[in-house]
Amino acid sequence: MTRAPAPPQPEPLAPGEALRNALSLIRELRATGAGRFWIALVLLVLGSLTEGLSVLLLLPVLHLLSQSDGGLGRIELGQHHIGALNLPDWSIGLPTLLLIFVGLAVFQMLFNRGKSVYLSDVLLDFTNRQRLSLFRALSKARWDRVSRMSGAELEHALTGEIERIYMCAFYVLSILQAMIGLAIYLAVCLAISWPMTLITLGFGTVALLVMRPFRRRAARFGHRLQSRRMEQFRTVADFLGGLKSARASNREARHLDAFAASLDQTKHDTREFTRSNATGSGLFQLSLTTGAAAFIFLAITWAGLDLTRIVALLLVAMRIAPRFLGLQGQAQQLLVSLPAWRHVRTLSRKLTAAQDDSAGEATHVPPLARSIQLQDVSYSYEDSARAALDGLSLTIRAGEVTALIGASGSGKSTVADLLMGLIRAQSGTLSVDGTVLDAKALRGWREQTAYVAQESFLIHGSVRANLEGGAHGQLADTEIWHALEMANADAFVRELPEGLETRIGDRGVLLSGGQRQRIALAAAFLRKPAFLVLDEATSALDWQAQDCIAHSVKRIARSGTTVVTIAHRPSMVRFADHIYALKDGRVVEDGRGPELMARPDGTFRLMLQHEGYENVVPLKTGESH
Ligand SMILES: Nc1ncnc2c1ncn2[C@@H]1O[C@H](COP(=O)(O)OP(=O)(O)OP(=O)(O)O)[C@@H](O)[C@H]1O
Repeated sequence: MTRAPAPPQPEPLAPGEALRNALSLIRELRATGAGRFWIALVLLVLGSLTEGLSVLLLLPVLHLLSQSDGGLGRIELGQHHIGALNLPDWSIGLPTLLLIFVGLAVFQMLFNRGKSVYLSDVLLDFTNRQRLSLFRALSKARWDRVSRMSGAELEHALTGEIERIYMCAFYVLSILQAMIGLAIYLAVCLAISWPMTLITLGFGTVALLVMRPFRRRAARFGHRLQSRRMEQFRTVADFLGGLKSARASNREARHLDAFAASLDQTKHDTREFTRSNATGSGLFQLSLTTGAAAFIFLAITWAGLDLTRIVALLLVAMRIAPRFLGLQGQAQQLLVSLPAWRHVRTLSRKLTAAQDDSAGEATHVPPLARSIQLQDVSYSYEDSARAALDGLSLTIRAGEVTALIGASGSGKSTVADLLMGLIRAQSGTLSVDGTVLDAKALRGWREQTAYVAQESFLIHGSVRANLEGGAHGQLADTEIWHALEMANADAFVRELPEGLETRIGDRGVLLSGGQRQRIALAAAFLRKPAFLVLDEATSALDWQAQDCIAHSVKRIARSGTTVVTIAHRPSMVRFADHIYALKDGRVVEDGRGPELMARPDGTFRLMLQHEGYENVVPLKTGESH
């Protein structure tokens, strides 16, 4: 079982980097929509400020009860001054007060419900935006880069990590809300007594500074958690990808052990973090309680405040302390999930930087009429010392079947990728009907191409859904059956329990390899492309089925589809109109079948001889084996 190289792991987030990442997240949140970030923030702040409002209203009620002789008297507040704050002179009856109390609770409930829904909408839109932008970047990135990336890493980024980004955004908003709330309460505190405000601020700041080691620990834990999750994703992907061969040689236990070990490590790390988190919160709470005690002591002995002010200050302090506590807790939680944001952002940037220059607006390419030409092309894969193609030229004539043959690694698939415009040669040109295709035209060109590979991709759906997936518009049953017949698939589809409506399992797992290939071929035929590439597309079929498909391919070519077939078996090559033999990225032989058969040591002749076709001349149109 092969394992894609693990992407290099970044370092845990340093404080400066964490701040930069949090700021970039805020920028992205703001970009979610006109003012929605600010509305969400205002709602959060209002929600937190009105949290205790109805409870606070109980104070005058209690005051009223203590003043009255048990009847429904009026509460007389009179004119009060708390520092620079002037409370209005008003009186209110108990029933009104209780009604206001209930009314406030109802308002609060409705407000909180609306706030939660709005916040969830903003966060979901933000996460979906990130998901779509990553998806878009992935679909527009150069094929040679994407094909080298680890599928598990991409899957992890698009699913698991995006969920954690939701939490990142939530914690960032919570921190901002706590900071704004804190500023408002400090302003109130300031109106009552500025020395006590400074003391409160000092206590809180010192407590936050003292807690720095706990935040660093959270950052380290977040980093470890990120690596472990990635590891688990890869283990599961490897296990599922190679399930059959693993089970065939009793190697599933190894995957299980690796998975269990990773889960154990995650559990161990999480327990450590929870312990550290709880210790941190406990210490923080303790320091705030000590601070409150010192606060009262100083307020009475040093600042000499009267009781009304002390009570007012304490009420405000009771709202300030949880905010400091919340800031610490939210910062820790943010640091745990922030590596997911960093990873998705880095990945998105990497993919955007590797954007295919044909990814923009497409230029229309007129339907293929005469030929596709590669002229003197050279191509080297990234980090590869050897050129995959080296000054190669060839011409694919429209309406013909052209075969590419050659030893493994000679460059056949690379030629196919160039012909389809999936990759661009470092030098040389690709032209269609004499026009050299630039980046924009390459995209337009791909409107006319279709590709069937050895490992065909089928969706988890019915045969019909798989066939209709690649076609333009609705298909009539007669058309579908005709394509199935051409792909030599009609007989087995008829025998399926529900015919066309039979579900074929995840990636067509309920079909045999050869049946999967034939469904993929039928789907390609239905698409009616101008240019069709078959890259070992019938490798899982027996020779009779291959011969049958060879004739269909020939018919398709005659009806206007230009076909390139790549195969190691003669049955999918010998019917071709023109054959190119490749070696080390160059064309070493080309011509019509009979011409090549006449060359005693030619690649084509050797290929046919090796497979027992020694005395068989290449097929002419309409011939069968
Ligand atoms: N994604 C890649 N990254 C690096 N090198 C690659 C990549 N794909 C192919 N190569 C190299 O390029 C050369 C040509 O490969 P290519 O797949 O075109 O050969 P091929 O003739 O189609 O082989 P096969 O018959 O085995 O499919 C080989 O040396 C191969 O190792």
